[in-house]
Amino acid sequence: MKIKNVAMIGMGAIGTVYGSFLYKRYGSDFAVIAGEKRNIELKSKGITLNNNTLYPLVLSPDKKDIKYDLIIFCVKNYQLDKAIDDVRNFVGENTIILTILNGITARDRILSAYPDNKVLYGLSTHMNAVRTHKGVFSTEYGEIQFGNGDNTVIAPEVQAVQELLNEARIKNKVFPDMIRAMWKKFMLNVGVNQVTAITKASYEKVASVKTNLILYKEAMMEVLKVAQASGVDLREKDVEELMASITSRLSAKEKTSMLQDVEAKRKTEVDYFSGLVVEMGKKLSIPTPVNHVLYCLIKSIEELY
Ligand SMILES: NC(=O)C1=CN([C@@H]2O[C@H](COP(=O)(O)OP(=O)(O)OC[C@H]3O[C@@H](n4cnc5c(N)ncnc54)[C@H](OP(=O)(O)O)[C@@H]3O)[C@@H](O)[C@H]2O)C=CC1
Ligand SMILES: CC(C)(CO)C(=O)C(=O)O
Repeated sequence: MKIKNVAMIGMGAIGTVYGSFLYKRYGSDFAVIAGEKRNIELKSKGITLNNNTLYPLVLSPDKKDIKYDLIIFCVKNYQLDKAIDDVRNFVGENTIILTILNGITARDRILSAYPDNKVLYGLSTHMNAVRTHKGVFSTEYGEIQFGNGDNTVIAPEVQAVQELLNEARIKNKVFPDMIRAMWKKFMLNVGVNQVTAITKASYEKVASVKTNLILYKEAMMEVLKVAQASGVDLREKDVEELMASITSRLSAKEKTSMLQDVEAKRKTEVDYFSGLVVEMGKKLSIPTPVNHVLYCLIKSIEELY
């Protein structure tokens, strides 16, 4: 199985980074799917990474004569339903779909819309993309971790995506247990993204303010309990590892995507972080007071924009 063409939806921070790599390798076999205003803007302004502007092919969702071997989702969680509809004309029977959204629900939401396709789990880690009105700036392009839930035997679709990412020079990794990898990243985001969205702390501040660290750990411990009660292989030592690595993950001055959203007065993904933890906690009878407070605070911040 060889992927010959690839499309992407969502040319924001991470979409611009990975889209630039894919365009440089695949040229006109790489397309961006975007409708209406976004389509016009992308055609006229292109995508800009670190002051370098590229003009990939931009296709409107109503175009009907081309199918893609791989479609990658890079929108925010609250934009996913519309994006799922917008790619419909480009999905053929052999199309592989990859999501690199944060959170743990995007892959299953896509799969329920495209039940006959291979829909892979995925995430992007160690990425420090910042979206500004002059384009996206990034010094660390991170790594895409992806695959089926169980990759102890690598499936042909996973191998094909890995070959494509390698050819485009996008760092990537396939974990044997992708569900564990997704939840581990989710646990990190529930801790650090939410706490920084409220305290406005850059990475150096998260690590140096003791009370930040307390909240960060307590929010993650609630994820751990919910995960374990759901049969997911997360461990207390994962919490310890994430706590220890927070200072070394990204450079000191950088900010989480949720803090960037709050600073730009954009809607956040809180419903898919603490919102989901609280909802799952209720179903499993696991108390999640820290996430409840984080949820209410972030919702309040959004309402007060
Ligand atoms: N930023 C980061 O460093 C990281 C982000 N992530 C995760 O990756 C995902 C994407 O984040 P990020 O790149 O920061 O988000 P952004 O908000 O920067 O980008 C999302 C992009 O998708 C576009 N979009 C939304 N809906 C559609 C649609 N229907 N058709 C075409 N384009 C659409 C948006 O356009 P518009 O602006 O017009 O709405 C925007 O350009 C999130 O789940 C995030 O949590 C993961 C790791 C790191
Ligand atoms: C891991 C981290 C914090 C940076 O890649 C992230 O996922 C985000 O900012 O959303």
